[in-house]
Amino acid sequence: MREEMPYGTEEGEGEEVGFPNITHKRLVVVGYALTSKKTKSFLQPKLEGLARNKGILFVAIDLNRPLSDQGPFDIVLHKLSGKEWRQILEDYRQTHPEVTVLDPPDAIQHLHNRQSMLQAVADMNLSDSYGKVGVPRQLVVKRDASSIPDAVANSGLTLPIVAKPLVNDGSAKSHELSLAFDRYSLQKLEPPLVLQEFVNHGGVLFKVYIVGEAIKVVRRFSLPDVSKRELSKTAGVYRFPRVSCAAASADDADLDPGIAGEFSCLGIGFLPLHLDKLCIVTVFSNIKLVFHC
Ligand SMILES: Nc1ncnc2c1ncn2[C@@H]1O[C@H](COP(=O)(O)OP(=O)(O)OP(=O)(O)O)[C@@H](O)[C@H]1O
Ligand SMILES: O=P(O)(O)O[C@H]1[C@H](OP(=O)(O)O)[C@@H](OP(=O)(O)O)[C@@H](O)[C@@H](O)[C@@H]1OP(=O)(O)O
Repeated sequence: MREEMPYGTEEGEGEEVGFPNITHKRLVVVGYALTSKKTKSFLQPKLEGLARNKGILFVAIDLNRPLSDQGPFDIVLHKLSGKEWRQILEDYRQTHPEVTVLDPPDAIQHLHNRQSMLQAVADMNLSDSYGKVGVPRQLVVKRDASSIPDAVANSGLTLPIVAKPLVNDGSAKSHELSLAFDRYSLQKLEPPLVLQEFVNHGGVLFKVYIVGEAIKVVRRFSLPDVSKRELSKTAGVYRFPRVSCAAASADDADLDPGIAGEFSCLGIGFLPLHLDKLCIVTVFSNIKLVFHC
């Protein structure tokens, strides 16, 4: 037991979440190691208040001090990358088996590479799961940009092509995506890359957030469809910004009536979470799905 103290004592809060106003229960201490950007977007005062009311306390991990000297923690929640941090977590898990690390480095390693990330989805073989769930047809190019036009032609991938950095480590660079409209322009891309067929999906995608048993689906605006006519008239490579970020909420938007019962999974992340309930995090949260047109 970490600490025993009253919680749920703030006016109104106890009633809101069905807790008695004064409770003596064990506090669950969550040590967190997040970027400052993530701390800002995730650890909103409302979340901290709700968590506190449920007996959950968030404590910042000091990266300049040994992890074992901090805490004690019940849970370590992290979203940092790099070999050094991975080793720190592995060592900590060995010496502190009683602490839940969300998520263990081994469990999320495949999500840092866009090829292995989607391979896990393809391997699930969800061809008959209330519709078909698959992944866009794709090709990995590790080096030599001049080989890309032939590689794309040989693989049978059709234009336009979405080019994504192979490594997905959360850095700004790993989100630098582009759309190539013609064969010639493909050699302007910079490997290592995953090249994906563009999936027309009516300009709206679904993000699925999973926290334990709780599942939340939101709609976000996305890239618009590319018609055959537009494709024939357009050439070049176009960088595009982070189109489906939180500000691009499309929950009130209508879906294209032309969409079929087939989904493509574009990507998977392990944080963030839209926390309706605070409980154990699963690795397959933040899944991006598009409906085929
Ligand atoms: N194969 C595709 N077909 C159609 N649109 C796509 C495809 N891949 C990506 N997109 C569009 O590009 C956007 C970003 O793609 P993706 O989610 O793979 O990148 P990301 O860098 O992981 O994004 P995020 O900023 O959400 O982490 C998607 O929201 C979608 O609008
Ligand atoms: O910026 P936010 O906090 O909203 O979270 C974004 C998150 O950034 P983070 O790195 O700060 O976790 C991104 O993770 P990385 O690919 O960069 O690892 C990615 O998962 C986005 O899809 C998230 O956007 P949202 O789910 O809200 O649309």
